Amino acid sequence: AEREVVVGVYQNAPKITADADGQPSGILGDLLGEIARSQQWQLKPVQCDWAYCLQLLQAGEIDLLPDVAYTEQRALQLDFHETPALYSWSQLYTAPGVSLNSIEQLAGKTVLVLQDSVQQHYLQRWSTESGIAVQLSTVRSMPEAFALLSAGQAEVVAANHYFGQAQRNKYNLTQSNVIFQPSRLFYATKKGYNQDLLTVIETRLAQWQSNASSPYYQVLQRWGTNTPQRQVPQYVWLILAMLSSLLLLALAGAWWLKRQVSDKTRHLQVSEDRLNTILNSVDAHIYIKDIKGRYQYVNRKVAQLFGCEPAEAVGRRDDAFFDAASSANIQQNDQKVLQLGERLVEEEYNTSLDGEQSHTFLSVKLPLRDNRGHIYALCGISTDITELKQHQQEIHQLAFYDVLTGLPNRRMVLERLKHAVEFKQRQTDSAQGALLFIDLDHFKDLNDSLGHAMGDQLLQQVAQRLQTHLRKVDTLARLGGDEFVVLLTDLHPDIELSSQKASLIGEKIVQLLAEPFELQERPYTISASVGVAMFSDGCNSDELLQRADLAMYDAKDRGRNGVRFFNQQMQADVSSRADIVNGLRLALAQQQFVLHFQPQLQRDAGVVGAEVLIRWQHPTEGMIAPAHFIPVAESSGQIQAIGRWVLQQSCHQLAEWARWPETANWYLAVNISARQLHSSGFVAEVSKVLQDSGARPQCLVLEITESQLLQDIDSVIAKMQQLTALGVRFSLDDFGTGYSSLSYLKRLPLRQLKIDRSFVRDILTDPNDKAIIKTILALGQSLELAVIAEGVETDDQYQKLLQLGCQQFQGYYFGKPESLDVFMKNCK
Ligand SMILES: Nc1nc2c(ncn2[C@@H]2O[C@@H]3COP(=O)(O)O[C@H]4[C@@H](O)[C@H](n5cnc6c(=O)[nH]c(N)nc65)O[C@@H]4COP(=O)(O)O[C@H]3[C@H]2O)c(=O)[nH]1
Repeated sequence: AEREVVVGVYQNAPKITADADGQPSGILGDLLGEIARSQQWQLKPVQCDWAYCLQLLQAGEIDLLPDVAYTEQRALQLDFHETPALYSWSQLYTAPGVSLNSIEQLAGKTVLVLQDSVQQHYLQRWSTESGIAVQLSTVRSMPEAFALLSAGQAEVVAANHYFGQAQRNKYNLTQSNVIFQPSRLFYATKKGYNQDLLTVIETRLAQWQSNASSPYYQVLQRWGTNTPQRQVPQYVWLILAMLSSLLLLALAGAWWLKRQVSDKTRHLQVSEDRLNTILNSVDAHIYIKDIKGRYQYVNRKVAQLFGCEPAEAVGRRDDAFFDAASSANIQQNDQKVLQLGERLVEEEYNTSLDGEQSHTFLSVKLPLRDNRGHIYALCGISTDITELKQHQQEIHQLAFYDVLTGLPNRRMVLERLKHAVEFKQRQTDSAQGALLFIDLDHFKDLNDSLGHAMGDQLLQQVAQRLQTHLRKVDTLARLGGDEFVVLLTDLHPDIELSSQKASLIGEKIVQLLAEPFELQERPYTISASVGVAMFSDGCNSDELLQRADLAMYDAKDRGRNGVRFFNQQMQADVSSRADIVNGLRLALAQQQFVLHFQPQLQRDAGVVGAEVLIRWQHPTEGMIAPAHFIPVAESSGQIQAIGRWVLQQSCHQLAEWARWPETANWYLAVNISARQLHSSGFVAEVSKVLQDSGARPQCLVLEITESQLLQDIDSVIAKMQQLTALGVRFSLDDFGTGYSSLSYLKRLPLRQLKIDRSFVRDILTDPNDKAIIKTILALGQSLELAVIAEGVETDDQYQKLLQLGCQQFQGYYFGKPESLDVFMKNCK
């Protein structure tokens, strides 16, 4: 049976067209006719325009379509035989008057193309990839396109060269030399259908193309294409293909590059924006300077500091923004980075050009290197640490300076002292040093009387006065309260000379502070005691301070308002005092105290009583006199317990004496310390002891000294009155040595004045002492007080006292302080 083959036919002479009967004609039509005849196929032509033909083929409406250029796209839907039926290429044809030498000149022109043709697809892709806008206008057939072009409706038409060659003269068109897209033309079938047709066509074409007298070449001749398909030499095709590929590649490359560049540019811009946002929002000054110190980049923070826009800073150097000293320093740091190529971290103190603003920066600078490692710039990050520095300064000020006077404080001077001492110990031949300890005399009285605000004012004035008179190298510091020290570190290496100098400075300080100050617009006079300790071998700073302190106390002990140098005796005193304090702790518990009794006599009556005097029977040191331990016990507070014990023992003794007629009226004079007298429970304590012992209060005489009355006199008087009410008597010891005032003497419920033994001692030789004794006796008479003279050692003294009218006596002349047994024996 005949094979019916439905063939699509469209107008594209000379390749394909329909003859008068509608049968396929043209090169490919005739060729198909020849094959059909040889195969007894019955061709059923379907007239269609190109695009429609393609649609019909894809839809399976037609079996075979001639003149289909191979493309990969089409190969997805269509099947092709292997040997091309024809080789062709595309060419551009122009309307009269339009010239075209290169494909780029298509820009802005309207180009007619056959719808769904390879030309349309090629030019569309080229336009997109090259970025050259071409207006493509599609037509249904090539004759239509040529007609439109010749009618001036368009400027260019893209056609396969077979059609163009054959028709251009008819339409009066010009063939440009722009050729493109070499293509191979085939008969095509719908994918998967009519493979048999293609097999036959392939066989025929392969046979015929290798035979010059075959129907293939006859058909070609018939259609005026004398040029057999291979007439265009192979190499032209190759070149054309290469050129075209190259062009495509170049265009694709250009397009790709352009895209890359624009992508990169866009990315760069995004990155730069992002980076700028970060750089401008961080709290640091970030900049880049070239090797000549010119800013290449500054972030917003730097621009704010410079008071300009970031762009305005670029190209300028630091001397445009900072004063000369600052910019010189910055430049020096920059050079270190640029020349040594090292990272630098430095504090920079920069002052603005007008000198009005100063900031401290912590700057980190690093070199920037190119690919070859050459430094071409530096990058700096500077953080403003001005506030931090101020805080540090404040903290330092608080930690090392005294708030009231602004002087270095204890901590600072001790640190300096430590360094100075250590330095001196390392370099023994270096300058000598000394520490002067200054304490204001009776500063507490000022505080108590005028208040702390006045006290503070005085301390400030003292600090100021001392500071203005001391040299810069000397450290004046306030230790606290009214204590100041001066550290001298550059004295002459010779110890003699340096001690003289330190002494002079100490004296000068005493003099300076003795001059009146002004408080509440009134002159105020104060004095100071100064202790001096010279740097010496093996003495550390703490010991030195202690030594100066001891010396100062010694100056106080010696009447204040003077200078004392530390000596080893002071040290010995201190350690012996420590021994005493420790020993006293055990003494009471271990019953190491004993009482001695010294007789007191009444003129014409003999012994009337005794003074009780304590002794310390030390287990190793032997008998210790009260002068050695009573003052220590006073200052250590141990006197209270000791005093209570003395009182208890005395009262027991009185109670014991009360049992015997010859001693029943004897009294005992007991020394009362200041601490005892001022303690709040003193009255209760005495009355309890009296009660417990059963002693008669009238026989108890409490000896107090004038100095104990200086403080809190009203309360002392009240206590004395309460005890007097019980019957207890009071005697004022050491009378005449202090500054008794008649006014309070009258208010005190005293029974007796005791003439100090220093007056008695010289009564025969010193008319003054004699006059004093006379006065005391007269005073006693007028105040109705008994007067007893103590320290009577000789008969001459006794006679003189009798002569002056003294009635009562105590002294070695009558009897030394002895144990109770000895005392009692002596009295018999
Ligand atoms: N050169 C000389 N000295 C004479 C003579 N007659 C007496 N004395 C000494 O003079 C001191 C008199 O005691 P005081 O002035 O109360 O001075 C006492 C008193 O202030 C204190 N004291 C003694 N016992 C006690 C006590 O139990 N309690 C308190 N708080 N102090 C006491 O110790 C001080 C010294 O006492 P003592 O060493 O016993 O020294 C005694 C005594 O031995 C004399 O003719 N020539």
